[in-house]
Amino acid sequence: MPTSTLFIVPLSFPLILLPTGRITIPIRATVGEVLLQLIQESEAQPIVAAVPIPAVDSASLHEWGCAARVVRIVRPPKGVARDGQQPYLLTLHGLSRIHLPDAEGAQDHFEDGIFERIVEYPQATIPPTPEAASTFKATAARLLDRLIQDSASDTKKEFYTKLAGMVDDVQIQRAPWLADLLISSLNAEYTDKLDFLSAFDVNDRLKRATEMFIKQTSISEVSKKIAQSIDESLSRQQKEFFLRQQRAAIDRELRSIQRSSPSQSRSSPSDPTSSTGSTSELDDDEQADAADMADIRAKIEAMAQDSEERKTAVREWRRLRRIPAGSVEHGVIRNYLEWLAAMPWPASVGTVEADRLLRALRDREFLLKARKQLDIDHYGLEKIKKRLIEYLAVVRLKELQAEKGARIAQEGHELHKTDDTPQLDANSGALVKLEKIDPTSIHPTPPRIRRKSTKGPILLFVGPPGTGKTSLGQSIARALDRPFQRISLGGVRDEAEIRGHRRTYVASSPGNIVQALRKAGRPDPVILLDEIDKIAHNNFHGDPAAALLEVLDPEQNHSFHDHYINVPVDLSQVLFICTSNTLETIAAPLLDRCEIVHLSGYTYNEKIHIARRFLIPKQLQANALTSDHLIIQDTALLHVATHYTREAGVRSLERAVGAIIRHKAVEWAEYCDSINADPDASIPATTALGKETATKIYNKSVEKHDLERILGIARWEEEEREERRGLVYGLVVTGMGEGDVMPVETSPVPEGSGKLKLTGSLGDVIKESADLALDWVKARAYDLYITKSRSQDPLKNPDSIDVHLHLPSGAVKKDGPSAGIAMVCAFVSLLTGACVSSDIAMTGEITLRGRVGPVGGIKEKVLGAHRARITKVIMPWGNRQDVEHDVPLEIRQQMKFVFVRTLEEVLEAAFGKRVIGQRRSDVLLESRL
Ligand SMILES: Nc1ncnc2c1ncn2[C@@H]1O[C@H](COP(=O)(O)OP(=O)(O)OP(=O)(O)O)[C@@H](O)[C@H]1O
Repeated sequence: MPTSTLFIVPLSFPLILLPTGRITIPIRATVGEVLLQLIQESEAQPIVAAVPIPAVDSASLHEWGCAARVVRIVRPPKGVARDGQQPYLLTLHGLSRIHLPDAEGAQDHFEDGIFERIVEYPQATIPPTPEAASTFKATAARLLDRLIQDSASDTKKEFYTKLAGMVDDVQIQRAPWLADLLISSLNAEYTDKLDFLSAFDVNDRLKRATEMFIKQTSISEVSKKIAQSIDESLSRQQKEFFLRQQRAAIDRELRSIQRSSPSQSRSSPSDPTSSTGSTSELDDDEQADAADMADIRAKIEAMAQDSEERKTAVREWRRLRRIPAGSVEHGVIRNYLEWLAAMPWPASVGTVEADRLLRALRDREFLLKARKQLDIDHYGLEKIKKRLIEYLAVVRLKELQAEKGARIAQEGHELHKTDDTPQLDANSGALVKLEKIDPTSIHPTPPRIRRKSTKGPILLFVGPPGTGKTSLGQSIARALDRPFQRISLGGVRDEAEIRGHRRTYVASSPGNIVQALRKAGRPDPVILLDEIDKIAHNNFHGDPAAALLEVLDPEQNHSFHDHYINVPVDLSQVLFICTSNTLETIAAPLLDRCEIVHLSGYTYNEKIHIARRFLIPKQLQANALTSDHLIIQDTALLHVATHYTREAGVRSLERAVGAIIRHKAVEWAEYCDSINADPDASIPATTALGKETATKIYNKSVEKHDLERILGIARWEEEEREERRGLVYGLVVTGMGEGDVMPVETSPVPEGSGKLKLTGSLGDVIKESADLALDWVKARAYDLYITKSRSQDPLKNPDSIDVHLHLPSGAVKKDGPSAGIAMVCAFVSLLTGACVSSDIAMTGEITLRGRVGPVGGIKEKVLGAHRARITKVIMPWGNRQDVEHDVPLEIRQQMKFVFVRTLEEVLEAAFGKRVIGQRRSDVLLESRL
């Protein structure tokens, strides 16, 4: 047997090199340097013996190894290898098997890394038999086939195909060589490979290779089977899920059939579902769940193709299917999908449905019916109703125009699908265009042409509480036959209340705009934004007012962004109506988008009518009585309006009426009990049913004198307005938008220095008005006979005093210029001693020249004065129009209005002709230039 002395390179566990194989291993620097030296010394590439160490803890080398050519040694970069720790890389190419006669004895040198040994080259004497070679080829081919089928990557597939080709072509003598090549290229167990290395006999080698191939094939078949069975079990679960759903749907159908024909179901005891007896809806968990999911799915499928909402819903639906049912994430996604599916997406409204939505508007009697509806719901408010009819007419025109536009676009789309080639008409012989629809261009669901947004004006009802702002909104919705939703914005501080929370928050939900839209169930409801003046502005919770701006802006609201829904929501078809008590706290940009409709309040007469026609019937019904049980006399109603409720609207009146009716309900019930009668019966007469057996009597008429017994002592007793020196009554509009009378009190403070003291929570403007008024009076003191010479100061002569001006209700902030003329009169009264009648009230702004300028809130102020039983109102000449247009005729007939241009005219109207002296000759004549 040939021998040779070779350097031994030990291969640490589990490395192995077979003939034909190639390996790269790290080696110590010392070993590397020895081998490099060897390369330099020898002419050809040196040969070494790569011998495996058979186990991790083995102290000896394996008996068999592989003679290998040194292909390459890589030295690490210089700086890195300074300490000699960094390994060199050695690449070897396996040539032939070698036998180590004294493998055991090598262990002394083992640690040094490299050493020389005598190795033997065993020679095979018998050539490979054809049988061994053909079995080898067959098993190799089978294994390679399997590997080609199973491998996922293309490069691997290519590699195995190449090997398979070699197996096909190999000759018998070369079969052992191919066995080496295949075993070193394929995955196999280390021990098997080690065993294979020792097989120097070629037939033995082929046999062992065959065994290894069979083993590998069965391993790969088994793993494939396992993978398949896992797949099958998964799809079985899915199958089970679908079957369960189907079963739930079938059960549901059967139950609904049974419910609709109970007699039939009772007569079929063989039916398994009927034998279950009474099923509670609480037992239906799984089925209800499946039904919900089916419902969501159907809604998603009904969404418009290519719409943003559909894409998002489909994506989330797929995510939902991947997530286990019990998980938190599952709940979150499902909740989101429920919201998404329940939203009325404008693009998803079908043509039939859209047609239904527009039915009310197409009605030729729409405006007539709308007017009727407004009259049914509200008394009076003529001007407002007229304005609303105009508004509804515009909404109708715009909607119908938008619908027509959409229809034309749809027809255009249809036409697009027709064949355009002119055809020969058989009868006339002329070229005509046949409207032939190309079947290939038909969509499964034709894209819906969206109605353009209508961008109608946004109404803003402004007025005191209880004047019917909310109920007018409801009437509009009824007239348009659309759902009505009310969103109360009072105290909304957090932007999230408008825009919703992001889905990442625990228990997040959409904002109230989206909630209202979902509740409405239609893309075009009437949404009433109540009390927009009470919404908070920029704070650390965001800016709700800014979010509202986006909602109301027709340019932006076709793609409103709600944080939760996270898909643009089209609000362009929603009719927004806002209400507010005052305009002062509404941001200018918000006001800019609205069309303001003022509701100022009702006269007593109107209130009595409203109570008779609306409030009493409503309260009677609410308290289970009828008009047979109760009559509230007009005098009593008026007394309630004047003495128990003093408000611009009718809300407190409604409450008081409710209290009266409830009181009478108790009386009626007690009476019925006492005579053993049915409380449901009506009583025929207005007088008491004074039966002898009855312990109580019942009087169905409510008179003025009954009120104290029912409602307690009146809150507003007869006004104790006084006629006093220095006291004058002005007119104001409160923060609630109500008009009222406000006393302007002045009094002299002795031992003063001619100063003005102001109290009563006054703002800057009203303080300036007071200064202006006093300065005017001081300047005119001589003309008004207050002082004896022009140079005298009325506050220092004859005595030196201060003047104190106070506006009562000190806790309420007051501001504005309209108390100017009342202050002038109060100062004149104080300094002259003349009094202004307590039946007179006044309002008007003054200038330093003594002119009287117009003021706002005339209707409210006049109504407030009327409520306070003022008989004469002094107001600026510039406000005549307002009185004529806004103040009801009955009030104009009951009160006297004096319109003034100058303060001299004010004094004459307030104190009476010539009560306040005027030194005529000295009156300043105004320039007429
Ligand atoms: N002109 C009217 N005719 C009939 N009923 C009326 C009229 N005005 C108000 N009402 C009734 O008064 C009650 C209060 O009205 P509503 O709630 O609309 O007031 P509001 O102006 O919205 O008040 P707030 O500013 O407090 O919201 C309702 O029951 C309403 O029907």
